[in-house]
Amino acid sequence: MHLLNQKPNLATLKLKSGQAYTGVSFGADTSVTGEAVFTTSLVGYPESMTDPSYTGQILVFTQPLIGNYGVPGPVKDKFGLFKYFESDKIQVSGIIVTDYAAQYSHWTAVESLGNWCKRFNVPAITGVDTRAIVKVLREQGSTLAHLTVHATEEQINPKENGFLWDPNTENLVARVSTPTPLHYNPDGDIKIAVVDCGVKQNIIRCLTKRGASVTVLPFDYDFNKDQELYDGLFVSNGPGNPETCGMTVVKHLQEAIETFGKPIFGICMGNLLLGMAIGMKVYKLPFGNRGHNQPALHVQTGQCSITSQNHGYALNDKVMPVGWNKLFINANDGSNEGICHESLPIFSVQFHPEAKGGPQDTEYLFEEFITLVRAEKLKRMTEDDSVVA
Ligand SMILES: NC(=O)CC[C@H](N)C(=O)O
Repeated sequence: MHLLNQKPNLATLKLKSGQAYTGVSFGADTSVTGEAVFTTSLVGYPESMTDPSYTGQILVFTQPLIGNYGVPGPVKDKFGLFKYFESDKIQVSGIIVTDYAAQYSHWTAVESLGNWCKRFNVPAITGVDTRAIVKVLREQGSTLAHLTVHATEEQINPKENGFLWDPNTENLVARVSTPTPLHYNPDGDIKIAVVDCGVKQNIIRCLTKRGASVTVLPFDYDFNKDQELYDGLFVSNGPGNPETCGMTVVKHLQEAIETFGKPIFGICMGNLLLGMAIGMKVYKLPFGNRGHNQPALHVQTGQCSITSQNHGYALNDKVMPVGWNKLFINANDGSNEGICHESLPIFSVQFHPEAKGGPQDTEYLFEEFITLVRAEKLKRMTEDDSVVA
């Protein structure tokens, strides 16, 4: 009875530009600052919220009804990877939804979205007009914001301007990257090194389920000193501004492009970092591309794939470095969606072919990468044999 009579806490999203939206808190009783961004994805909130690329961001869902299928447990697959999460915790700083479904139903669910947020100390608001918020974010771009939880209307002071943390000024990759190497599927026939800028679990699974053995390395580890151990190199997704994650990783990639001679594949942050390594410039998109319905055009074939995306930065591809081509472009805004080398087996994409959640139309890129890694390995083995003979 007591609980039923208790008044719910209020929560307010206040943008740096002054707009404030007050609703009801359904997550942790805590306040945060971060960058407010929006996603157009209809499903996959457990995957999106645990994606390390969202570190430092307050996520606004355009899908009005969120929480109706609850949250699954931390179940692992045969490789020891989370089946339903992209990392071991909630990575977003907070979430904003129009209509939170406290009643949930799904065979994998073990708790409500609100309960999950509380356990990970993540604040959440419902009962605000996310259409109005997204209109503002589309017009003025991703914006720094406060998300405050308070007991009464009187406690909000929309005029007050407290400290606003800008996550893009920090090396967020260092926060989410593994501190020590991790190994998955050790018996695989080919060995892939992953530069971990905040790698999603399903990316590792897309490699291991195709038979690869995967070593996840700290983002600033110099894999060049172990080049002979690996048949391929993968550069992962990750949070924040690629320019704040340090030039160390870019230098390592430059050396790898010059000397590794084996296939290299990058996704999202991986595309940005590889681009930087070949001298391309990165810029911030006004409001980013986040959602599961982003069209990417393959430059050579003209084929359009619907892709899953979550990025705020892009490569300026107006002039491509000598020897490099555009691989995909975004059919909505023309931004770069990937690059490839003319003759070396190196390519990367800005979207997420592992797509959790989202359309799996471009998962074939993992197939292409793994096939390339195997073919190159076979070629090396045959060459070695002919030298011996
Ligand atoms: N998903 C990602 O890897 C995102 C890359 C980068 N943090 C961006 O926002 O553009």
